[in-house]
Amino acid sequence: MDYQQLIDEVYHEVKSANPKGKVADYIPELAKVNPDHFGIALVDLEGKVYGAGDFDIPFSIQSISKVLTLTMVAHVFKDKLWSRVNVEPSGNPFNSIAQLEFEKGIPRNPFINAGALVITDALTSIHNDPLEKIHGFINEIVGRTCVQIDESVMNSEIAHSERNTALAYFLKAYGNFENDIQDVIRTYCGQCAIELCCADLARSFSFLANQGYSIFANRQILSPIDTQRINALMLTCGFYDESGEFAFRVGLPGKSGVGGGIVAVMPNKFSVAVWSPPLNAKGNSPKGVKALQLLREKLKYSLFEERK
Ligand SMILES: NC(=O)CC[C@H](N)C(=O)O
Repeated sequence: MDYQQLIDEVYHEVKSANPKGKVADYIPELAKVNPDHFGIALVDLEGKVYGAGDFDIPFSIQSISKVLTLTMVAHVFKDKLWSRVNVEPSGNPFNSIAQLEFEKGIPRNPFINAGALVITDALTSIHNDPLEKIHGFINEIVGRTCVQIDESVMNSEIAHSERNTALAYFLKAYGNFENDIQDVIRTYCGQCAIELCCADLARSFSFLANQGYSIFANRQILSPIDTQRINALMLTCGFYDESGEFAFRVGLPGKSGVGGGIVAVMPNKFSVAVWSPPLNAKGNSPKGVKALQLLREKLKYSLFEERK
C-alpha cells in the first residue's frame, strides 16, 4: 500500500467535500485559530512519516492528552485504577456534571473530563511536577524534544475552568480525589494546552499500534494487554457521545480533542493524525472524521479482518 498516495487522495477528497463545523469558543483563546487549517500525517511501524497539508503545524491537542496521561498511570496502578474510573461509554457530553453525581463520583471512563481529572489526580499523587513529567514522556515517545505549551490557551482555560473545577469538587466529595483541586486543574489545563503537529502526534501514538513498544523511545511503554485495553477504550469511548458513530463509520481506536485534532491507530500497521479546527455539536472535527472514514474505506483491510 502506497501510504503517501493514500493520504494525498484522502486530503483532496475531504477538501472538496468540505464538511462544515464551528471552532470551539468555550475556551476563548481556542477560537482564534485559523479554521482553514487541515493536515494529515500517517506513521508506519518503521517510523516513516507520510504527510499532507498542514501536517507539520502544531495545534492544541486538548483531550487527546488524556490517552497519554492514562498511559503514564496505567502500569503504576494496575487494577486499582479501575476502581476509581469505569470503562463504559458515557453517551453524554464530555463535561457532564449530572452523570458524575448520578454515578456517585466514579466517572464513566477516563476520556470524559471527570475521568481525566481522576487520572491527572493520580499522576499528581506520584510525581512532584506532573506537567514536567507529561512533557518528558511525550518528548520521549515522539523521539525528539517537540512539546510546547500554548500559555495563552492554558491561561484561558484556567480562567474558564468553572465546570472542570465543579467536577473536581464532586469527585472530592465522593472521596475520589487526593490532591489540591487547583493544582490538579492547573496541570490538567496545561496538558490540554500542549501543542503538537499531526506528524508528532501520530509518532507519539505509534506504540499503541505496535503492541505497546515505541520505536521512537526504543522501549516497551505498555504491556501488550494494557495496550489492548487502551485501544478498546479509545474504540468505545474516544469520541464522547459520538463514539458509536465513529466506530460505525471508521472502526478504529482513536481520540479526538476540541482543538480539532483526531488520532487513530490501526494495530500492527500504523498510527494516523488529522487536524481541522471546526467541530460538530459533539466536539469532534467533521473533516477529521471524514478523512479517517475515507482512509479506512480505501484500505483493503480493517480492524476486524486481515487482507485476503
Ligand atoms: N473535549 C476536549 O478536548 C475537552 C478538553 C478541554 N480542555 C476541556 O476540559 O474542556
